[in-house]
Amino acid sequence: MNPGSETAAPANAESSVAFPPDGLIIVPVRDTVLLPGTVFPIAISRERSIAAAQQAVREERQIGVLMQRDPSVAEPSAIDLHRTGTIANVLRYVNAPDGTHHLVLQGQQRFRVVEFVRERPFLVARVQRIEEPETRTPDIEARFLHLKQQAVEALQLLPQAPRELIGAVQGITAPGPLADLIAAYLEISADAKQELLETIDLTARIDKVAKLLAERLEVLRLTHEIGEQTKATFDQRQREAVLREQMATIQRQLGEGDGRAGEVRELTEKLAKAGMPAEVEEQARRELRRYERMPEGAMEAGMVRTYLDWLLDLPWALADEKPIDIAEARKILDADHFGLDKIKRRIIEYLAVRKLSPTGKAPILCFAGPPGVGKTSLGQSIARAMGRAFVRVSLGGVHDEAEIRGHRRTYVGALPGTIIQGIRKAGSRDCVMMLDEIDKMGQGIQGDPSAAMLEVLDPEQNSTFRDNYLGVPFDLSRVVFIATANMLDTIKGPLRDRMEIITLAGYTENEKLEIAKRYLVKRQLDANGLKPEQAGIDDEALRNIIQYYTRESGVRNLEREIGRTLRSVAVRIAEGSIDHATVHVDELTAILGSPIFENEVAMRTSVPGVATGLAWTPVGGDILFIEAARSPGRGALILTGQLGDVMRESAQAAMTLVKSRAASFGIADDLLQKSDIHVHVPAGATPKDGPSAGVAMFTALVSLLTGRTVRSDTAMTGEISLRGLVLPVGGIKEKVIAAARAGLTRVMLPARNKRDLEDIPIDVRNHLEIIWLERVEEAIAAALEPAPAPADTAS
Ligand SMILES: Nc1ncnc2c1ncn2[C@@H]1O[C@H](COP(=O)(O)OP(=O)(O)OP(=O)(O)O)[C@@H](O)[C@H]1O
Repeated sequence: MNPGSETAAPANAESSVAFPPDGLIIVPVRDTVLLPGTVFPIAISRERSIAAAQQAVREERQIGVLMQRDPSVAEPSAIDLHRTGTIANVLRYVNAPDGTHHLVLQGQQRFRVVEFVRERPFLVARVQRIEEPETRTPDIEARFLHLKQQAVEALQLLPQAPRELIGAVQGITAPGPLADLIAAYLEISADAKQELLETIDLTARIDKVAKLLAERLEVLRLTHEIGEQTKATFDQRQREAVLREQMATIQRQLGEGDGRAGEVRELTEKLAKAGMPAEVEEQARRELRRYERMPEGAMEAGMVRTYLDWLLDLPWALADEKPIDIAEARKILDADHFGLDKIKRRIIEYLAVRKLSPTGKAPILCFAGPPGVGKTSLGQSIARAMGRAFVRVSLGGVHDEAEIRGHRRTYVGALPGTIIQGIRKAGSRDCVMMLDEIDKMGQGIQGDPSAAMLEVLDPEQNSTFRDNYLGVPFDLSRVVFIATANMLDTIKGPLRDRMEIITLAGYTENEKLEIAKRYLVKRQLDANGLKPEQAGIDDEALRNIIQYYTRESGVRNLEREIGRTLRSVAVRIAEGSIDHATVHVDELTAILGSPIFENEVAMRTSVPGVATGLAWTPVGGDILFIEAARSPGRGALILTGQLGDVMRESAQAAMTLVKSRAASFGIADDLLQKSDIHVHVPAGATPKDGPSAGVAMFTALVSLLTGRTVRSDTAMTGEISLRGLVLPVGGIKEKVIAAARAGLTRVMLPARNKRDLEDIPIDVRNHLEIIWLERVEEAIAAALEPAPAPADTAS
């Protein structure tokens, strides 16, 4: 990395780290609290923090800032950190010539740690974002106005406070952000700030800040009185400005650089070449003249210069569009991706339509599916096929319109929004822009970002897209937008209507094997400096990695494990102990450790009362265990595991059904009356809902009460009715693939889902026995092992 540079992609970065969908990179800090809505520079020196910052910058992720409880701890681990912190955008990452690393952070939102998921190479936590409370009672309103008044008075008494700050404070319309902004500027201890960060309730927060501010105001008023008396000495800043101006003149006369004049000349030349529309050019010239006249060292000069840089760096001019070569595009798509035939066909159609009508209204494609199934890489291939630059803009966690559209220049630390930033990064106005995680865009108190997105995507409006920071229109009509999403139901109606959804469901074991053989192994050989003749992994070993070391719909972890395996060969070659090697299955444990997902189902279902269900999640299908246990009691039903209302009701229905059929399963009446039944669905941190676990709940209950275990090779899904019918459910394809992935060989599905059979990939169908259920009794007959003799009804 070039010292002294600002960078977006550090060269010495480590390989990617996997995150849970709500995972956040954590940077611990000492004695500092970053509050939402403020911009704050921090210096980082710890190895983990640097790795964290670099990963965040490289992947354009947000980070979570958490303060250490004790600043003297050198390598804080999870227990040394406060649990509440602030999610921040990294505005800038600077690696200074003296080797120090600095981050400029913009606090976005409070969060609470749910759990830390890893400590190395840096801390990653699953977090819960905390929304600002939105209630505005007259009581809160009154406190808010009072606080604002106090703040403006305090700022007026502070000679060094930037004028913009007063404007910023006056412009704030919500109490929470105001309290946070004031707290950030108050000289109070970090612990006091942490306390404010942890105070979510608006009234309490405003009161605390108002009290602190009142104390400060008192001191300021006194200082001001004293200051008035000694005003003569107070014009220090003016003197400095004059001296600086003189110094610049002297430097010019000594021939040591020609100060602003040279800079302005350079900017003027750049402006002439920028190819701006007339209105924009006029604005740029106006700002340039203003800049020229500003005294050296004036604070505003820096801001105007940054603005000019933005205007001049944007790709206003349009290069000639290269015609799309459809045959070549097909080749590129095939070369980059295995399978996905339907999707490739749709992309080719899309490209063909664009070729015939380059400026016509094309639909916006949205790739929806679990992580690691190739959404991003399909986007990259489309860009390659069209001969265009590719840029990713992450919309995950964006909940403020200003993040899309930029902040007005009057704000401290204002910048253009993500769209214009993306355009600058792409360096071309006819790029392919991937709008990542469009489903994770939230709505905050500061305007609705999806309304701004609608404008970006609307061909009628996007030729004059107005970013608040730029203040001039920018033509986005030539950008090819592609969106990605994990979960479709959180995308707002109008936004969803504008897009054509293309679903990627996840890969079967055989598809993964092919992808690994044809793409991932080659890519990882390259990445680790190995030649194909030096190292390889045989098919059986690859299959083993897929089955026992990863459980995912996509291939991201698979690629990482392949990388790890090949690196172990690279080490042996580098040491000189061998010159080539093919990794076999029996070496995997030595390289990757013991299998992670072996025989989980068999282990869990070895006692009566546990059934294997199938769930649909935004990251693909997954298996889930329904556990039932019995204790002496009076017939109560206890439900735990963060179940939603529908799932609770379905458990109650299952219980009623068991009671009504107790005799036919040989369950003694008094057993039910004298027992409390507890149904638990583990993985408690993930909320679960939906009716589709009905059959599994029923089966788990019957298994518990009859003492017959559930077969460990069988998974099930289906809703139940009180009359014992099995009703159809959604997500059959994903669920069945998940069952196969977990090594199960039988699945029980609602008979009324037979029409979904053709969606299930043929190689999965061939390996699974499918049992179609009309009634719940059939589930019991097919899933429970015979009763042990003599009948034992203990839980
Ligand atoms: N069908 C495929 N053929 C070849 N490689 C694939 C295929 N599907 C995925 N990959 C590879 O898997 C890796 C992960 O894919 P990618 O980053 O595109 O996933 P994604 O769906 O965009 O995930 P996320 O939602 O997490 O961003 C990439 O290296 C990609 O090239």
